Amino acid sequence: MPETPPATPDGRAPGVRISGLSVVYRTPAGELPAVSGVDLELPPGTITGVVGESGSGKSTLALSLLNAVQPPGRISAGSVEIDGLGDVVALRGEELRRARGRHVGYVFQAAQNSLNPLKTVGKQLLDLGRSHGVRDLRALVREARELLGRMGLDGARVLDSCQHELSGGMRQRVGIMFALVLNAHLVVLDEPTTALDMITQATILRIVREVHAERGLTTLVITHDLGVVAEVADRLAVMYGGRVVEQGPTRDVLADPRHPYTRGLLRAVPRLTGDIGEARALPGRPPTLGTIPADGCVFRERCPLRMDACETGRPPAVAYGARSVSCHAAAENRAGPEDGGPGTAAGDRDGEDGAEARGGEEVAAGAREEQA
Ligand SMILES: Nc1ncnc2c1ncn2[C@@H]1O[C@H](COP(=O)(O)OP(=O)(O)OP(=O)(O)O)[C@@H](O)[C@H]1O
Repeated sequence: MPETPPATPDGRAPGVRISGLSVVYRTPAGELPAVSGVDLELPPGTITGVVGESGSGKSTLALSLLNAVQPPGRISAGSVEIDGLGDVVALRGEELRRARGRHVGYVFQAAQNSLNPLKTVGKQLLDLGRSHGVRDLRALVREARELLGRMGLDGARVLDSCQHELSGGMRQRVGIMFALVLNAHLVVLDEPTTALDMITQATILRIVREVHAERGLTTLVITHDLGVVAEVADRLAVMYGGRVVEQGPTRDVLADPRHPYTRGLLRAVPRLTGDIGEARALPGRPPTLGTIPADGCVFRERCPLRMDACETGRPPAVAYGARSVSCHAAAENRAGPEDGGPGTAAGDRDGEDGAEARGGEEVAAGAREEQA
């Protein structure tokens, strides 16, 4: 390890508590919310997956963990408490710069293309080290080589290479190395496997799991792919229109989805077995910033369980054991056959709901199979 980074008081993986977080972007129509009143906890040492269609606010939420939302965006409300750091929303200047990288490691979306094309990976590593005041740069290079080796790459060769000399999967691993090399204990991976072939994707996911366990990290994985969360995440948060509509242990959510959006997402996943036509795309399109309803439920336009309360009342998050679901219909226990959902919102596992349960297990099985 090059140097001891700021860590939690006891040196372990930090817990994260996101409370009432809202992020707005300035548009010609005024400031519009991309993330709205999100409450989410990342327990220390866990992998949390955030899933949702394009535009649901996943990347904006992830950037908020580093207080890195750029203009025309800004965090307009809420806090992000990270153990050992405090509320990052309140951090400024040098404190914030040091926190990024040293405390929170981040692999950006499209990391495959985020390297400087004109500099070798090794040169960029030294730049990173210098910008964070790392005194022992040799140790930093050793650590980088070791990490790359750990991920199945020839560390020395990769450090001598420029971006164009590396494949997509190699660049992704280089991105993960950069997120880990300063020994951050909180790691955010935004779409870590997008644009990779299945085999490379499975390798990257295995690496994420192994490095997470070995280093004792708290990890957040952003993805639109339920197979990815099924494969790596202990906990799952489903986002729609800037809100978290369902969250809980991944197994529970996939085996027994309570929110109609989660059910729709699961149904849209093609199964490994059976008729490909069984995968039913979610009808309609997700809202854009300009079309997210200001009041009521954000999902109502596409929801088979829409009712009067959804027009005006924002559904509160209701706890079902370790799960939390924001849906008037789920809260009213009225998920009926028209949605193919459970007879009760409180755990009826018969009938169609059983079919959803199988669906969730198959997503996990599918991801495992891909990895084999
Ligand atoms: N710089 C920006 N200016 C204006 N609107 C933005 C900006 N960045 C994001 N948005 C809008 O904020 C909303 C959330 O975007 P975000 O990228 O966080 O979603 P996402 O779920 O990560 O989507 P994707 O998977 O496509 O990246 C979208 O409607 C998007 O168009």
